Amino acid sequence: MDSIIEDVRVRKILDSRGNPTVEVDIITWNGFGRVAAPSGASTGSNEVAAFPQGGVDEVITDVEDLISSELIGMDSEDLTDIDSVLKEIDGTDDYSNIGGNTAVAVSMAVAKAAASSYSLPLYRYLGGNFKNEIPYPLGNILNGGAHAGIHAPDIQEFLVVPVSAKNISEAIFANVAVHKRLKELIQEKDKNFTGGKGDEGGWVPNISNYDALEIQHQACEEIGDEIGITIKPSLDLAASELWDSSVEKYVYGQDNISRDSGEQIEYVKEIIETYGMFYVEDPFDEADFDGFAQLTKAVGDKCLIVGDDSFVTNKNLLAKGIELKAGNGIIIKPNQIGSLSATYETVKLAKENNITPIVSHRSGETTDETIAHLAVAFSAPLIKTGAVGGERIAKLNELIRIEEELANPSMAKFD
Ligand SMILES: C=C(OP(=O)(O)O)C(=O)O
Ligand SMILES: [Mg+2]
Repeated sequence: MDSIIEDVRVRKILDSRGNPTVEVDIITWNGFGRVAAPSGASTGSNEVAAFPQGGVDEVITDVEDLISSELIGMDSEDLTDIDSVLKEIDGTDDYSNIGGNTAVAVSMAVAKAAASSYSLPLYRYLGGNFKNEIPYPLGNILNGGAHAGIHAPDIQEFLVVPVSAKNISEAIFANVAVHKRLKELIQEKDKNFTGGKGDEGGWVPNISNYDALEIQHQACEEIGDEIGITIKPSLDLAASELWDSSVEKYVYGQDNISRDSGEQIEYVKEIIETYGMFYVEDPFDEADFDGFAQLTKAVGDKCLIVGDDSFVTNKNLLAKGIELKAGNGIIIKPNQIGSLSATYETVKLAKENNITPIVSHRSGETTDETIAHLAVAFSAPLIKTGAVGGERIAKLNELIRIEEELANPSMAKFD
């Protein structure tokens, strides 16, 4: 009775890029859940459609009534049934009628409302009482590619992980210390640097990919030595954005270099070895599972090779990746797949096959904090959610609050 859905409200709100997105409220007899959906800029081609053709306005005018008339009276605890109903209402394979962002915001708001109906935080409702591990934050310190303007490095995300931090607060503040140090190092390389930042709060300098890698490494070492924590560099190449299928090459405009698939494997391998990369995401085009497999075979014992655009949180694509050994990590973004239950199925398959799940934000975010709860509930050892910026710290600060609530908190373990 407590968790029966009494009302569904959908509204148009702003995201961090100034674009419209949907926020959903689910009201139960004894609870309330609110979730806003994010949006990507470097999206995988197999992601579900974010919105119907008419955009967010169509969701507000047409879709809200359709959804609320079906969901009112259902029990928010029956999430898989509710996700099936949403899929039926939509009637397509990719949520192009109601929008994957609408579906995922409803799905996650339903879970939050169910948790709230029993006065539980979401991570505990989904993950159970014994959860006590906090994920390490992958902090974004320098932005390039589709998350930055022209003359920025081509590599999309330069990230850092404080792998020996003892608690989440130490981890988060280690990441921002690297972010701050990097600004000073950039100023030495780029005399015209204005302090500009990209979509995810990393700096956007006019420097080469090589220089960016060098100062990323230097900032990790310097801050690591100063505060006594091992901080490792990581990358998201978002290489589908670099791949030019007409010439079959990865085009690095900032460096004026193109690389074919074989050269790309050698390039990425060399970066991993030279800089001791902890984690490398999307080093190849989303369709190049063979490239992923070759790199994983060569360096997968010392570096996480992570698929984002290649897997799009889809369990069938992950199953293909597992069969081909195309990576040892998967990015988990609920809005790529459109429901919380489908997201969970993908996480489960990953864990059963020793593939590390990394719960992630999108480049266009809101102040929604739900993914912090999902990372804890799923026991994901890593969360990628930036280092600074209001929409990024919403998740990081929530992790600080969650850690405070746990009985015997510890940082996550890597297998
Ligand atoms: C967060 C990312 O970017 P976007 O949201 O633009 O896909 C990413 O590629 O991992
Ligand atoms: Mg990515």
